[in-house]
Amino acid sequence: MADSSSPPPPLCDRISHKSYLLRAVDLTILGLLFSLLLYRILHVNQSDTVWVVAFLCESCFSFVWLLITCIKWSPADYKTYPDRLDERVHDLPSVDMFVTTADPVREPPIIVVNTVLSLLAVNYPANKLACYVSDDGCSPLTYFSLKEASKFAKIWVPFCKKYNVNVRAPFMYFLNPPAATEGSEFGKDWEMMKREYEKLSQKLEEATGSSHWLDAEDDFEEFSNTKPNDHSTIVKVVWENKEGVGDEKEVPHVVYISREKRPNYLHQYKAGAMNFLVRVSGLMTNAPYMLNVDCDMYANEADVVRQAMCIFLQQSMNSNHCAFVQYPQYFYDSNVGELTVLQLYLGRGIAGIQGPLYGGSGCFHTRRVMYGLSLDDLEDDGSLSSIATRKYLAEESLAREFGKSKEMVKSVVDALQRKSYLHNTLKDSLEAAQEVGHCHYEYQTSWGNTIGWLYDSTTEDVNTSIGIHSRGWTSSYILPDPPAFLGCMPQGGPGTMVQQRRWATGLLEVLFNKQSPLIGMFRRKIRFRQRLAYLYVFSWGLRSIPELFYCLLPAYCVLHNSALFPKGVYLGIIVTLVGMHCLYTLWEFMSLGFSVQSWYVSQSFGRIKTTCSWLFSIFDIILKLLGISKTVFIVTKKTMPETKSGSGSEKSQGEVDCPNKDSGKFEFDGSLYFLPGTFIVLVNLAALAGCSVGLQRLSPRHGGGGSGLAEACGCVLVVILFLPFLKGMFEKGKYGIPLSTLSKAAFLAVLFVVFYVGN
Ligand SMILES: O=c1ccn([C@@H]2O[C@H](COP(=O)(O)OP(=O)(O)O[C@H]3O[C@H](CO)[C@@H](O)[C@H](O)[C@H]3O)[C@@H](O)[C@H]2O)c(=O)[nH]1
Ligand SMILES: [Mn+2]
Repeated sequence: MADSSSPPPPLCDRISHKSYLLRAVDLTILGLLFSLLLYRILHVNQSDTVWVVAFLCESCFSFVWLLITCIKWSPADYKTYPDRLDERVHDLPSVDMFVTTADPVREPPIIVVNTVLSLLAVNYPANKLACYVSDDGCSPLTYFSLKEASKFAKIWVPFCKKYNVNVRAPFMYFLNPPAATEGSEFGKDWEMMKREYEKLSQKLEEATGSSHWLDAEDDFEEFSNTKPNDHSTIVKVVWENKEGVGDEKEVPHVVYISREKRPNYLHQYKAGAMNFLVRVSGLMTNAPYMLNVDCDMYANEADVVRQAMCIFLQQSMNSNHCAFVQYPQYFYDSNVGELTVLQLYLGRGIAGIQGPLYGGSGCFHTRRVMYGLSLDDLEDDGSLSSIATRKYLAEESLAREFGKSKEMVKSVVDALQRKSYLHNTLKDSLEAAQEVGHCHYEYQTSWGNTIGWLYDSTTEDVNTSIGIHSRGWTSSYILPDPPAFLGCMPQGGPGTMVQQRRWATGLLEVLFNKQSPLIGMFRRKIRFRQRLAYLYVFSWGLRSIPELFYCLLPAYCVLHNSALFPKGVYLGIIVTLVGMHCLYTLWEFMSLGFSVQSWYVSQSFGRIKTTCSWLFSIFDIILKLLGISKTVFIVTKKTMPETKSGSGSEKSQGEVDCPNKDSGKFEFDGSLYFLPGTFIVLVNLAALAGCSVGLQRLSPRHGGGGSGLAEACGCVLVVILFLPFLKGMFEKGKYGIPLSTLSKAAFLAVLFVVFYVGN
């Protein structure tokens, strides 16, 4: 029995997932890699450049594995107890929720609206929440949709809370009819809600086609004569929860904002939008915590905010200060086993060091930390130290760093001192909000440099993340089941290639900017292994070069009749390495319930994205470093969840379906992305063909022996990994490789065989 003096039960527990067996496996693989390198060094005299190239590639792979081993050493995450929150905390803190959208065509408003509705309906007092939607597309349609959605929210939110609905994004909720409810009160309400939701989507669909509603209302006046890249700031209070007391029928504030845009002016993509969101919300509600989601990432769990608060409020009771709480990103539209495995095994590993990296969506931030505070600036009780007070709260430095708006400066002071906001109505701040949305507002301030979301990378998320960890803060990872947020991944090959290239380029941008984990070794307060974790992520793009070479080496050796792999018993090193790595990764997949097929798809896609998409990030970064071109953020296309045929009504709410019917098929287009892959397949096929008809060079050039079965097996393995390309050569339409790509690749393959191998 608990006696009265014992401390209350915690709001969260840190769970360690340390495993000696997995450490042993990681180390064994590392040991095998090092013995391979050693073998190459000892036998280097007998061979030619192939040996050296293979050695260099394998050194890169070993280094990457060393990083992985360090990262995975002590995995951990948090388990939260939201049920204990109410008895422990009487006045929950406010949370400002940010949704970003940029293009009403690639990001259909119905998707944005579903995300917004899921946030408005979370289990949290409505008077403590505000939802801000930033629209970089300056689309009246998005604004119109939000207006309609906030009307619908007035019945949707009470319905969700009354029946404790799990999934509060209507498009997902209504996919599966509830089991046997006919005639009951719930059944009737359910039918009514479904009808109302259908009306809403119908309305939005009709509005997409025509724009008669635009002229009908004065409310849309600000959108007339605007272009997405040329317009003034628009700030509109869509719905204000006046005098809210936090009861179940209330709907939180909804605010639409679109910052000023002018052609030829650098708008910093999503990071710029986020900073405007921080400023406007600072002026209007100034909540101490901020949730940030992409427009497609709806809340799939009603307790998301409460779970995050368990971490923040528990931690504020001890000295371990957490700057942000990150949920992993899962997807409703495709079976992306790879990302799930990566986020679980690697993500939890990083979470066990200094905390997870901020991933751009599904993350709760602390406003004060976003305003540039370091861990050292706080006293034990969380208040500003006297040095920090002098440093941050001097009037003139505040205006210099945060911009000239007096209201903004005041709100920053309040936030830094943890004072609650005092505004009467949201509309009072409209004028100030306009001011902080000007293109020039950030000019010569610290926004994007040390304050807010940081610029200078298209992956503003990890760029901002390393900035926070470098100031000594920790972060926390929660992986609830069912997943907290669900979004969508680009469908098909070309969209994925563009996204992967943007990521790889953005990561390289951080590797070479002032935040790089390679610099400031003693100056910054980031932990050593955390640095290694960032290094691992930032160097994704660089891995394309050794991987590309390694995919060509077996073919080269077969045609050239030279040895790539060790001979005799030493071949065992390679065989064990490949075998162990396959079993290990397969186990990772199967332990999370994925199939062998999805493991294969991920291994195959892993090679394809590295050699075909990440490769281009190298060109991007070179052009950027030379000052020739700037990197761009191309928004991915979002798609609605599909209605299942013959939906199994036994499916529990919140269980997610993966309706990616063509998951085995890869899509192609005429872009250059698919050239390297096609080239790799052709060269390896040529080698296998040459080998089977005895075309290769007859005597090995050096004493080390010619190619053999191992090299031929290498070619077969490469072809298996690039199987989607082989299939694509015989397919038509979007599943086929265009003739232009095929002929270019064939030309290059012939050059490779004739010149490289012939000499
Ligand atoms: O100029 C822009 C460009 C994008 N976005 C928004 O940024 C979000 C992410 O864009 P998306 O096309 O979905 O990119 P993803 O690659 O899926 O996003 C991941 O990677 C990005 C960094 O590359 C992060 O910003 C995201 O949060 C993270 O989910 C979306 O809500 C967009 O509306 C803007 O607000 N303004
Ligand atoms: Mn996205």
